[in-house]
Amino acid sequence: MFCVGVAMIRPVTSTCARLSSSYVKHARYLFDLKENDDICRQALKSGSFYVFHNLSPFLRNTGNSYSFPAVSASELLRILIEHKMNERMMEKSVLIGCSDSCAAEFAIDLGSLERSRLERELCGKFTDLRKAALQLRLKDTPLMSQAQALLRWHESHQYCSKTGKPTQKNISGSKRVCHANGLIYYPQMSPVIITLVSHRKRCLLARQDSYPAGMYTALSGFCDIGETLEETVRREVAEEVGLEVESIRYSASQHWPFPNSSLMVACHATVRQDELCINAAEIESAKWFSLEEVEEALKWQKVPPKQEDGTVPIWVPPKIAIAHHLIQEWVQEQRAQLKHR
Ligand SMILES: NC(=O)c1ccc[n+]([C@@H]2O[C@H](COP(=O)([O-])OP(=O)(O)OC[C@H]3O[C@@H](n4cnc5c(N)ncnc54)[C@H](O)[C@@H]3O)[C@@H](O)[C@H]2O)c1
Ligand SMILES: [Mg+2]
Repeated sequence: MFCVGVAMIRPVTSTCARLSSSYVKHARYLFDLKENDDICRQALKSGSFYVFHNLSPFLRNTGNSYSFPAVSASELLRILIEHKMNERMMEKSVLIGCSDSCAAEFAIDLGSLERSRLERELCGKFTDLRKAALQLRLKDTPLMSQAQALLRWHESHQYCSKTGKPTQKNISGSKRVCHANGLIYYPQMSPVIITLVSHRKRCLLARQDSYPAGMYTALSGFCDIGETLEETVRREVAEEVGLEVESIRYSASQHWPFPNSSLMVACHATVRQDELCINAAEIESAKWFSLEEVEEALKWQKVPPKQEDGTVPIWVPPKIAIAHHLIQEWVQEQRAQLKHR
């Protein structure tokens, strides 16, 4: 027995003997939930639900921080009944994971219910995703972003782009099917590379005119169709600042929900020379920064106030952005090199 509430339904994969690793059991159960409508429908009865209202996540102020709380299946059912909604609305939920004890976790958009009444009943507020991402504890933001991204994808893929007929989601929400021609649609992410370019002891940070005043970050760009990640790094660096990449080193990756789901692939790159030729159509400004200047920029935890001369000091994206991680990593490497000199 490995999960509450699914004992009567035979799982597709979890019959495998000797699944000793709890991580593997967890992954196999998630696979069953995603692929098997009966198992997932059953799990809806005992799962927990993260709620959204027109794609704004529900947050609760817990004193000095904010939480992204889930409601139980029975609580959600009670809410639906009190708001005179059909209880089958629970099937609009999408699966976003399961707890260590294999209780399924779903997200649901209650945009058709009265927002202020819901906020009163649940003791919290529906908050715009960007604001919520900055308010929430760092460890809770990936789940919230994933949930919103999946709900958003379903909201904007209700019709088949070939037949124009409505598509239908499976219970978990891992896909949508057009029953007129059998086409299957899967949730999409666009691959994006983000590169921290360095030359000798300096790194390159840039800004677009749409960024908040004073914010500089690493170079980024969407992968063109048919490109490898390495080709995207080379092209974006050449396109945006006119430099030729010499070497590329992978660092980390991140799901980024703004404005649509991207898979951010973060790299460090070195270039052969440092003379910049900025593409004004994409970049407002790009500059080389020393270790001291980057350390100074990293000191700001949030948007810095204007200085007396009206300018805003240079700052870098907050910790939720993988750009922050790349910049921190570069700083640590520079400090380590200084120590060994
Ligand atoms: N998490 C982070 O640290 C971080 C940092 C920087 C940028 N980003 C994200 O990276 C993404 C790309 O940033 P950018 O502005 O440098 O990209 P970019 O340099 O490729 O320029 C954006 C342009 O690319 C085109 N484009 C091509 N494919 C696209 C697609 N699938 N979706 C949307 N536009 C597409 C559009 O014309 C768009 O205006 C953005 O979503 C941005 O929010 C995240
Ligand atoms: Mg770009």
